[in-house]
Amino acid sequence: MKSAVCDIVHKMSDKWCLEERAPVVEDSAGDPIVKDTQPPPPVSEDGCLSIVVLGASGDLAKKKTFPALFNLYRQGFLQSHEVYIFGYARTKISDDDLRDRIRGYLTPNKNTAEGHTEDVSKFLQLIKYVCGSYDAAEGFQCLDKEISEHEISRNSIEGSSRRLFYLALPPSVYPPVCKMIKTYCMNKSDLGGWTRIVVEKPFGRDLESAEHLSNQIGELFEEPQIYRIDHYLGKELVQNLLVLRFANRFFLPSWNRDNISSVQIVFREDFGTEGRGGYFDQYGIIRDIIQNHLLQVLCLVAMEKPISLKPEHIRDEKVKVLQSVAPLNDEEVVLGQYDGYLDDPTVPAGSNTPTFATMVLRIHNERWEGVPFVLKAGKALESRKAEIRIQFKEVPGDIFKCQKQGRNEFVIRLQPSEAMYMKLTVKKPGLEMSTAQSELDLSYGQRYQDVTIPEAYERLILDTIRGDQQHFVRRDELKAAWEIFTPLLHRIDKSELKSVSYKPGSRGPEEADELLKKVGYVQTHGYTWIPPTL
Ligand SMILES: NC(=O)C1=CN([C@@H]2O[C@H](COP(=O)(O)OP(=O)(O)OC[C@H]3O[C@@H](n4cnc5c(N)ncnc54)[C@H](OP(=O)(O)O)[C@@H]3O)[C@@H](O)[C@H]2O)C=CC1
Ligand SMILES: O=C1O[C@H](COP(=O)(O)O)[C@@H](O)[C@H](O)[C@H]1O
Repeated sequence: MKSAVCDIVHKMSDKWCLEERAPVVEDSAGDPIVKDTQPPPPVSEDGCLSIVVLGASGDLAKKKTFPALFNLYRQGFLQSHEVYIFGYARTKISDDDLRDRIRGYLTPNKNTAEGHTEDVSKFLQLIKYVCGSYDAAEGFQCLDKEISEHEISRNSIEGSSRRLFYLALPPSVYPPVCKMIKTYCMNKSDLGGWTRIVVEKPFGRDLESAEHLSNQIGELFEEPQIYRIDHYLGKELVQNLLVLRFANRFFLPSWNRDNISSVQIVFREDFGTEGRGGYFDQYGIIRDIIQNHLLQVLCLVAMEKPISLKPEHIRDEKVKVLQSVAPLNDEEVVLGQYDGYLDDPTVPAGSNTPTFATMVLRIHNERWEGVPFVLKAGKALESRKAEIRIQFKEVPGDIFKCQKQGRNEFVIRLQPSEAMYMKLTVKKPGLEMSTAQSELDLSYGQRYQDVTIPEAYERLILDTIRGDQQHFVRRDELKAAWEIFTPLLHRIDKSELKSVSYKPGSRGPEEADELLKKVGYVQTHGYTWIPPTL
């Protein structure tokens, strides 16, 4: 065996962990011996930890960030003897006001209701609020002072502490905030501690603005310090994709253009912009959902097998897929806007911003040439769901004359009711020899009854603390993603491509279904998968 540092995946306390092993060298007989002298770890993953939520007064902070931190705390991933949480924003409120704002969002889940109220009180005591602006020294000096006091109170040696800054803020303020953090709030010296920043989407509006933002932040922080979060990468069934594809023999030979006729990645919401139309209108559904969430899922569905599970190996493969996507064809894009969207007083009159889009991405490589990847996302539709639908080609030389009933489909339901099911043809049970559509169904709610599936933000925040960037978007990935959509977005911004209207509560514009048919999708009739109930 060659001398090497091996990453292994092993099972420990029911959790799959990536573990770095000691270097392996060979003895004279060629047997491996494990060296007991290891280089010190480059960064600390334990010790005094300060988590700063910037934009603590906002929507994301109260609905997602603080609840995720609470759940990590409840599960023991954040220990009260080492962690302290700081909220930072301009709004003038007290510590208790902030605690009161978030208390109602710290809800128990089905397996951890016991002791909930007490845990909420203890958790809230770990939170302090600092008020300040995003571009002036004073607030950040004050923040640094508070963090340092916490570190001193935990007997942390200066420079050995961990500082995590979560920017739950509009991207327009990322540059000044990063500048302030860099100037006033960094971990003081290089004694194993670290400073990391988490930035939310939308990261830019197009290629140019994203690159500009990346340059601004890149001048202040190194790439390993920057965590570009896309919460879809934290969803259970998205995290399952690599295991599914590369740990199951029967998927390996069938996952390609020889067998698959189309792939759909779909996001539907059954509510509109709900008073946030003004914010949404600056972005639209492509920037809000498709360029990030759905494209990330596409990468994991389409990428080649990485050399290992190391974050850089995985992200290298994702970049290759993105760079293989051909320019979008206007003929394969349908844009929609739901009736009533323009009634929102915060939406500019006559806005062309799409609240729905279906588009076909073509991956120009050996595995996928000719297979349409249809990305579809819409607000104010008939249901809320996100799924990946892989339709297989027809069986050649069909002797059962069953093709009319529908093709094989493999569906990965990301939400709600996480599941994977395979639509297949079986003999209809009974005396007659006839065929019927049925399914092999792995519904998580039924199969894993004792497991609480963690919230995406919970996992991803834990990853940032552990320094694992696998599920975060690397700079070159982001650039490649914007390269795909920027020409289209610019044409939409100039109203060269128009949104057609659709009825709220519908499937979206009929043109989208027609496009799907045109690219070869065959709808199954007379069969619907129903999530099993317990
Ligand atoms: N909300 C959600 O569900 C999701 C949000 N995101 C992203 O997360 C980030 C935060 O989102 P969200 O919490 O909804 O945003 P908010 O609009 O609630 O803004 C968060 C905080 O930022 C401050 N702020 C708002 N507008 C400005 C401004 N123009 N200039 C300076 N500060 C401002 C406010 O704090 P104060 O005035 O007190 O300083 C506000 O409380 C955004 O990038 C968003 O795109 C991503 C996914 C989902
Ligand atoms: O990022 C966003 O995602 C939410 C949907 O997230 P989900 O986890 O509930 O699927 C969407 O409502 C919002 O517009 C968008 O910014």
